[in-house]
Amino acid sequence: MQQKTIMDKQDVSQARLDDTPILLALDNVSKSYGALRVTQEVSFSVKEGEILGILGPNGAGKTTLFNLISGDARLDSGTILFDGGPIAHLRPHQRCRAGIGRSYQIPQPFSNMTVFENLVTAACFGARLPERKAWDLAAQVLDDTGLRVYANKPAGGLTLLNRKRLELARALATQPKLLLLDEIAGGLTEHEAMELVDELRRIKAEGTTMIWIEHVVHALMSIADRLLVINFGAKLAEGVPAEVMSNPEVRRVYMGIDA
Ligand SMILES: Nc1ncnc2c1ncn2[C@@H]1O[C@H](COP(=O)(O)OP(=O)(O)OP(=O)(O)O)[C@@H](O)[C@H]1O
Repeated sequence: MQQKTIMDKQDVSQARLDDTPILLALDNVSKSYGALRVTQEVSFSVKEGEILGILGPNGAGKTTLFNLISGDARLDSGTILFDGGPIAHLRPHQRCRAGIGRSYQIPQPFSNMTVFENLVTAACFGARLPERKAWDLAAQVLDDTGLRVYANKPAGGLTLLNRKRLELARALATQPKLLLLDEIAGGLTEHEAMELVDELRRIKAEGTTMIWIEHVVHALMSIADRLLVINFGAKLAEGVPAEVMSNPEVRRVYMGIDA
């Protein structure tokens, strides 16, 4: 019965997304490092306002997909369309200014700058806001992400949890249309993970599209509209969360459960 309720909610959510324009589309994207085929002919799309969750075993090629979307890595073949146009030729800062914001699995703040300065920098150079507006946005993001108390602290001195918060905050301060989140719930307590999910719900309600790579499956399941499972660089499954998580191949590969 519980299962049925989850499916019903997902059906409604799916129907709502059906007429929605596609924001990001990857078509047959491949990437190798030497002989290692890290991304193998991967195709998927994300609609405006949708949250796509990405799952897969360690080393499956999830972060590489983000690198190809954000421009941190160059694809070998295939196409990536964002907001109606090709982006593979754009450099990372150009993709950021086009509306792609991301967090990194290993936080990458400007360590010697304060938390506030990190956010102002993101707002000035990512969102291209003039200084006064950048300050206002940075102050807003500080409040939204619970970082106000650390505003004047050097980013390098933050705990891991707060550096992860700052990763999300810096991405938000670029005012992204598409937010790429790489394992931001890892290491959080249950309570903190659910607080994060609430924060992501709020961001979604403002119209931001998201792709979230996460091993904390129940957090991902509680918010994702669809899931994509990657294994050995290739797409293993894609669909509404309950369907994907009951797929025998996904259970075998990702959870080690034989169907
Ligand atoms: N720049 C690189 N040069 C060489 N190999 C790389 C490079 N980047 C990633 N790889 C390799 O590609 C594979 C996929 O890495 P990736 O970080 O995309 O996996 P992942 O699914 O995100 O893993 P995890 O869940 O552990 O973060 C790994 O074997 C990794 O060592």
